[in-house]
Amino acid sequence: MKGKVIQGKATPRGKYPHVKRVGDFIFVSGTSSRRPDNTFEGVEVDKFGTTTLDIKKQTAAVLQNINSILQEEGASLKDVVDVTTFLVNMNDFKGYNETYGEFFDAETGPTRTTVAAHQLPHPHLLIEIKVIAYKKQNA
Ligand SMILES: O=C(O)C/C=C/C(=O)C(=O)O
Repeated sequence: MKGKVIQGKATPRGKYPHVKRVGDFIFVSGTSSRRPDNTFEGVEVDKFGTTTLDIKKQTAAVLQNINSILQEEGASLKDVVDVTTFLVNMNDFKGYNETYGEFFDAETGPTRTTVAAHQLPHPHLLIEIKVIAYKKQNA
């Protein structure tokens, strides 16, 4: 059961893989909107240092990042069976929830749990998501 650190994706910030397959189940580590160059989708800082954080852009980028990680295991967001979301502020729930609904629906989509976390590993992060997917090996 070897985990994969995927070249070309945002490097994990510690000693853990992006993804680990265990039989037909695929576990994806907590993922943010961080780009491979360590900048963030959904973050704008103007010349005065004023920072604008966009929950919708961050949510979409997180889910797209997870999709591309799953592709390394021959899977996609369609195969996700469970989602855990960490928001820094529940006031972002509405924007997060709206964008989430562009990716999943209740009938075919995964189970989901959303919690507020005091902080995430970078002050610009509003959201982090981890998922479990199910995709038969060699299918
Ligand atoms: O990779 C990121 O940008 C944010 C996620 C980090 C973690 O979940 C972690 O370091 O454990």
